[in-house]
Amino acid sequence: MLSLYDIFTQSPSIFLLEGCLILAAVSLCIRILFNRSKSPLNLPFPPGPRPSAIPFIGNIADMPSSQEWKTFYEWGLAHGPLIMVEIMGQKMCIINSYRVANELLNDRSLIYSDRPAMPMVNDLMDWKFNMGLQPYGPDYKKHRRVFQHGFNRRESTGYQPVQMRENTLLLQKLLTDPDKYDSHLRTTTGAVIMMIGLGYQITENDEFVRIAEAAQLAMVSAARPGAYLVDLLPILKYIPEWFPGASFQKVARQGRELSQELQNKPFTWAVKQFNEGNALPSFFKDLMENKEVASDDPAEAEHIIQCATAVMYATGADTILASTLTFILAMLHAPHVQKIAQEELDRVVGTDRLPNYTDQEALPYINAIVKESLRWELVIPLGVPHRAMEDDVYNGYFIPAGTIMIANQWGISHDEQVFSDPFAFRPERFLNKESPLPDPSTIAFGWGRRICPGRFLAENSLWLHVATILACFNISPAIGNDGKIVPPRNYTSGMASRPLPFPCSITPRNEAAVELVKHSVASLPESY
Ligand code: HEM
Repeated sequence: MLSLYDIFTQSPSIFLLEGCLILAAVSLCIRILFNRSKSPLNLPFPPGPRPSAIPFIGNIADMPSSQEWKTFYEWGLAHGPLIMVEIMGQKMCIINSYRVANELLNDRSLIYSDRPAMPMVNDLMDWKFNMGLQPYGPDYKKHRRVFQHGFNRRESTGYQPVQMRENTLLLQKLLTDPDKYDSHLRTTTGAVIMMIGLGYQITENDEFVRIAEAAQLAMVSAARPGAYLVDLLPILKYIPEWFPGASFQKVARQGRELSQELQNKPFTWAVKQFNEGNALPSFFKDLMENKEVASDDPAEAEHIIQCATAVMYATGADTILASTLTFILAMLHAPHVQKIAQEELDRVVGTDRLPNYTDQEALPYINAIVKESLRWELVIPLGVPHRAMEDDVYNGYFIPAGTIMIANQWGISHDEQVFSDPFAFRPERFLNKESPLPDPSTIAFGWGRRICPGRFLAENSLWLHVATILACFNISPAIGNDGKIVPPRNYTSGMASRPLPFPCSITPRNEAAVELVKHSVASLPESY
């Protein structure tokens, strides 16, 4: 994939886009001049790295091509908690502080709830169905309402039986084939989301799961801020695929095909089940029976339900998977943590049953591990970009309407002023209830009116994985030729990030744990 940086530093094909660029440059000049003249009262813009002396380029050369959150964090150390950069006339604010993110994105959410247009993903790859990328307005609010309805705190507890069943099956797989822990977790998170979302029971190498994963991967890769020139020069979206240098159109076409499969195939299956009276309880079934939650117009309601179920299973599984993988990686970096956790589990729950949600209050250390896993590495390190809908002034700085607002959630979670020793995995920091530390769930799940509506469901899944895996298994470094392998904290780039595959050894704690898993699986009802 070409990043903006690549296009301007490496790719000769850029010259072949000349025709379109001339057109685009004219509109850009107007936009830049307009932007420049728009700082009322001569207020300064927020500070940031010095832009290029070459007109229009702005900070393109400064933009990293991967792991942007780390560079943005460094910029924060150099320039302060609120930074502004400009790329071809598009202003972008990067927030590196919890206080500033709260004051802007939460307290002023009336101004900062919009999304950037993102022509690559929304128009070319046909992801407009995803309310997470829609502009703030009446349509978006309808889509958001169905999520609030299906995944508020109370409704999310209703899904716990599905989470517990699939989790028990996960423990069995970890027992019989621990080396494939990554693939087992993937199956489990997929199974949970498909059952909760659509009432669909996945099978081995499931087609719907494959579609969801491929579509989501294509989307998050394309949605990185500045990944495609067309996001800054929307006119480029009209260039045909055969045009020399327009390789982004091929990427877009492949993404579009996946998006359409994602929207249509599972929904068609679910509607058939529903019409035949065979639908299992799910988010989809509940909405089909209560269409007025989505809209008074049944056709519009059905469209919104179709979009919501596609969003749910495109975004839900991968994020929960990534946060659980982070927890496993953390156990290799902080071995003492699992000892303390296992001592707590044995003392509170005992060894003859699995921990369940009724134990949550009594397991403060497990709860602290969940919080620390959400803080230590971020599933969505830069959040999802917001956009200023009006001009604003903050701490004497001018933020013009149209500015893209990026909360560097990774940077905020590693702010030394807030979290001491931020790169260490230390659940203890969350044990003191009086502590003024921010709860990482108020960072990892985003901000204001766009805060993640699936957060209760996600936290429930992560909690169960942490509590039950630690109750039954020891997680330790795999042994290589040179002894123990403690894998580095290497994460993928993109809007969503997860650890790169790493070896690890997952073994039952003792014979009692083996029996507990076997007994728990045997006690499960045969099917849903
Ligand atoms: C650990 C798991 C998860 C993490 C870390 C996470 C994180 C996020 C973040 C950072 C945002 C952007 C918020 C903002 O704009 O400020 C978001 C939005 C969203 N998430 Fe999640 N999420 C997770 C799981 C889920 C699940 C399980 C679902 C589905 C049930 C879900 C559905 C959504 C939707 C629909 C949006 C768009 C919200 C909007 O634009 O109004 N997420 N999530």
